[in-house]
Amino acid sequence: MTEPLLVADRIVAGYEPGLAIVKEASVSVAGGEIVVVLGPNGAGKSTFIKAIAGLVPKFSGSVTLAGRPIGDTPAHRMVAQGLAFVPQTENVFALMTIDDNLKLAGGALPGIDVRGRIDELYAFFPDLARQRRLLAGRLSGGQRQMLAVARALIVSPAVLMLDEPSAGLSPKLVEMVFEQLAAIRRTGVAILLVEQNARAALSIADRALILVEGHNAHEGPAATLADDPVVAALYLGGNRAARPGATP
Ligand SMILES: Nc1ncnc2c1ncn2[C@@H]1O[C@H](COP(=O)(O)OP(=O)(O)OP(=O)(O)O)[C@@H](O)[C@H]1O
Repeated sequence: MTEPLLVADRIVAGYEPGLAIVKEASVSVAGGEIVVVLGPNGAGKSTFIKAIAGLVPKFSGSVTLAGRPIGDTPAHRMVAQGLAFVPQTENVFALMTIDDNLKLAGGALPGIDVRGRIDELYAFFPDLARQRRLLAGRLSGGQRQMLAVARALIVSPAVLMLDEPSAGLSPKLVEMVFEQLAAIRRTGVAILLVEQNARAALSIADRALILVEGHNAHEGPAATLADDPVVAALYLGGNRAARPGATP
C-alpha cells in the first residue's frame, strides 16, 4: 500500500473537558486515495474530522502529515501545513461573487499566484467559470458545494477533508459532487470525508471506516464493507451494494 500522508492515531476529543465524544478513533489517508468515515447519527463522525482539522479540542492522540506532527496546529494554520477543510454549512460567502469567493480564499496563503490558480480551477469546474460573476447565494446546492471545494483547493492542499459534502443535495447532485471528488483524487490529493450517504460514498471511496460510539467499529476496503452483510444490515440500510456482475 502507498505510504499514508495523513495519519490520525487514537484520537480522543470532545467539546468539554472530561467529556470525550471521540474515543480512540484512528484513520489514515494516502495521496490519491479517498477514505470515508461512516456510522450512525451521533457516532462522533463530524467531531472526529473537526478534531483532526484542529476545530475541536483533542484530549489525546496524534495527527501527522507526511510524518510531521500537526496535532497542535491551530485550525487557521492548517492550510499552511497542507490540510484544507470544507465545513458542512456556511462554506461560501453568499453575498460575494464566485470569483470574489475564490480570490478571498486565495488570500489565506501569501505567495501563491491566486489568479493563475483560479484559472486552473475554472478549467476543472467549468460550471463555476461560466457563472463567475454570479453571487454565490444564487447557486444551486450542488454548485455551491463545488464552490466550497474549489475554495479549499485554491491553496493546492495535500489533504482535502470534507464534512458531509452531500448533505441536503438531490441524488443527481450527490452524484455530481462525488464524481468531482473522484476527479480531484486523480490529481493525487488525499481525500477524507464524513458522510451520511453511505452507499454513494462507498461507490467512490477506496477505504471506509465505520465509527460507532466514538471508536473504530469496522474498517477496510470500501467494496468489502459494502458487500459485508453484517455491515450492510447495521449501517447501510440493509441491502448489499449493487455491483456489476454481483448475484442479486
Ligand atoms: N458544538 C457541540 N457542542 C457540544 N456537543 C456537541 C457539539 N456538536 C456535536 N456535539 C455532540 O457530539 C455528539 C456527536 O456529534 P457528531 O455531530 O460528531 O456526530 P455525527 O456522527 O457526525 O452525527 P450525524 O451523522 O448525525 O451528523 C452528539 O452527541 C452531539 O450532540
